[in-house]
Amino acid sequence: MEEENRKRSSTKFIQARTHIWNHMLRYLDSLSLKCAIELRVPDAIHNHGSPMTLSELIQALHIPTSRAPFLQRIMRILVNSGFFFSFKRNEEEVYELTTSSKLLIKGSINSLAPLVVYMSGLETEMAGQAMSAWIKDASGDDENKTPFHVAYGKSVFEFASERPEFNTLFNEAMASDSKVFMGELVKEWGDVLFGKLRSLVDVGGGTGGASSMIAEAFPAVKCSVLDLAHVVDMQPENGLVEFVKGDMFIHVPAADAVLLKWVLHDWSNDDCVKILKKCKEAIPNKGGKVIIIEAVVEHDVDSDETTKTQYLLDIHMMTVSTGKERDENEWKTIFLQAGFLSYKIICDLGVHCVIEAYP
Ligand SMILES: C[S@@+](CC[C@H](N)C(=O)[O-])C[C@H]1O[C@@H](n2cnc3c(N)ncnc32)[C@H](O)[C@@H]1O
Ligand SMILES: O=c1cc(-c2ccc(O)cc2)oc2c(O)c(O)ccc12
Repeated sequence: MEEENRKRSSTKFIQARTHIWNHMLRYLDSLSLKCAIELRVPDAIHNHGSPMTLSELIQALHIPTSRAPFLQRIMRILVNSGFFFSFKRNEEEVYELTTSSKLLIKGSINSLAPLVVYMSGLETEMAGQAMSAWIKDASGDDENKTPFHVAYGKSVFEFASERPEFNTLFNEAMASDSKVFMGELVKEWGDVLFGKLRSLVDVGGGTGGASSMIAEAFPAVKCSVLDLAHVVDMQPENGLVEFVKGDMFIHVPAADAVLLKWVLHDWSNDDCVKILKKCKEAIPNKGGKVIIIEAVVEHDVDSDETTKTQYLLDIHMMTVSTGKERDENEWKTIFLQAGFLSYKIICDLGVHCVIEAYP
């Protein structure tokens, strides 16, 4: 009996050690993925048109033959994480794309490669390294200060304005994620969300990527983008949407629907209420709606992966911005305080949901 108890506690102890090892090494999951994207492994397999052996892969990627064992080790962890399929052909490893790595082809129009390169980049990592110093910081009461400030002495946007390469990386990351997400949303939920509208204003719409996709799929909807003057000044006319300079805290142009995509997660609860009040003033009391695209943390509780990803995105937002990801109760409180009578979670597309708030 004693022997059995000893064995059981040793097993638990060893499992706990493995748990810690697994967790602390997890950053190498993202770095291995970033490495494969930078080497353009998904592009090479895609261009080959059929499963590729390791030697074909290193030839296509112009990697010296002597480095093949290193690439093989990177591929092994990525196969284990579901980014590639592999099988043996004549004793040699052969690799095939999975649905996930098809979304990581750099040259493809639907690619999340820029998002991975940004999210796993040195700058975001440095902000993450500063979290404990930031939490302990006595001047941490300054709600505009983030771990990114502790690491770099400035906000992510100030940093981006001084470093064109980082600025491009950041903008391409956001645009790539937006394009993939909006493509699916417009295809699957476009009729429900936008089908009956005559006009829509995309508040904080940035480069107008999201609203341009709506305008293309629904030409009857007159789409405009409201953003700050310095953002609007950078946007070329694209014939699909009208760019309007303004401040969402002051005035939102009238429309049947207001779109707020990845805007509210940048702001405090009080600021969200202020923004939503302005959006409410912009829409008709009958038939008008505010369409919010954000994470609703723990909404899809059955999916461990989705919930964990939302928690991680929340930590990412905490490190680089003053924002946060919210659960349904937090959203409900904000909508009611802003004077909306009801809301509905229309669809759940993995990490992000679409919520409609009604006046
Ligand atoms: C995180 S980005 C989201 C961009 C876009 N909605 C998307 O999904 O890619 C937030 C946007 O809000 C804009 N913004 C910030 N403050 C604003 C304000 N007071 N009025 C209007 N837009 C604002 C920023 O310039 C930026 O384009
Ligand atoms: O670093 C970020 C990342 C995001 C982001 C990335 C992917 C999504 O699907 C949603 C949001 O948003 C940010 C943001 O709004 C901000 O003000 C600063 C940084 C980031």
